[in-house]
Amino acid sequence: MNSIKIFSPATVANVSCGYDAMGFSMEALGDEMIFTKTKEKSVIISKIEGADLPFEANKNVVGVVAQHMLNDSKADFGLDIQIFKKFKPGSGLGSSAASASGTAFAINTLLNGKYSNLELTKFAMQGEVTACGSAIADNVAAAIYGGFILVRSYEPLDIIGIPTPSKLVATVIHPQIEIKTEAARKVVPQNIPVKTAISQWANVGGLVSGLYAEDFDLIGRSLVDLVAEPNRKKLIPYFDEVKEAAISNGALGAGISGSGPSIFALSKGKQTANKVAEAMNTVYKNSGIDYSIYVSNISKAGARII
Ligand SMILES: Nc1ncnc2c1ncn2[C@@H]1O[C@H](COP(=O)(O)OP(=O)(O)O)[C@@H](O)[C@H]1O
Ligand SMILES: N[C@@H](CCOP(=O)(O)O)C(=O)O
Repeated sequence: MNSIKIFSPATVANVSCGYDAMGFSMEALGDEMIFTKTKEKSVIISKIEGADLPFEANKNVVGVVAQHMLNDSKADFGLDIQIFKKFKPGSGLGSSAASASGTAFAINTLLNGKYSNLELTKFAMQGEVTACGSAIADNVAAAIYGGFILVRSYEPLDIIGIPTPSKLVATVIHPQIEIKTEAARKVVPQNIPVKTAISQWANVGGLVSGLYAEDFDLIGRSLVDLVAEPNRKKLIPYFDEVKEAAISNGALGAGISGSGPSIFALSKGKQTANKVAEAMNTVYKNSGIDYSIYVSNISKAGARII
């Protein structure tokens, strides 16, 4: 195989209680990229559509991940890469992660599946270092494994795939303002009281159990974030109003998607998810802020060939 076109999903990281430790992938939204082998052993980004991003390989997460993988595998080829961004960087929907994970997946396919998903996650995390200064795994693992994931440990890296109830549907509103993950990480406290930590890890346990048992009430009760949300929500216009509108219209729970500005809600069934989308729309429609709303199943697959 000399050329491959792939889709890599948008992802919702944290899922309220799981800061840096949980994420899920969206079915309805993601980036596309085309990777073509070249004789010259270099990485060239020849096209970027849909976002204003660097073409220099060492500044674009795609180039960074590609170079790491070509070096590590001692590949006898280089790459020409075309990037088609379908949602904006700084969205809180894992834009850099979609690029990084899609690159890891595509190159692995061109290398005939040399690497495991865990190894691909490690390569993709190098892209996250370029994007936000931290080797976070929640978005990239969700984009590679698909469905819900738990980063049980960073050192050593241990990723657990968690079953996704098929009735669970995400609604996401993306106000078109950019919040850089790197900046949003600085407002999260480095130390928290044990009392707060107890609530937070208890909710992660509740969320994981709820997903396994398809216990939608438990999922909803567990979508609580006492660590990042109270500090980050001030960066997001109408956050409290959107969350309240989502929950009062039937959502199981709602919170900040990744580092924001997107806000996600989870609902049981598409009908409720659509109602939640309408309620979110009502909050934003006269705000003067441009925004997009997505209603999406949770993708059970990660990055894939299209
Ligand atoms: N291929 C890429 N896709 C998205 N962002 C990229 C890419 N390459 C580099 N970046 C940089 O990463 C940053 C966006 O990442 P981040 O702040 O984590 O937002 P997001 O939540 O959308 O991933 C921007 O500074 C952007 O220029
Ligand atoms: N756990 C990270 C996730 C960042 O997600 P992004 O989609 O905003 O890049 C964090 O909360 O900082």
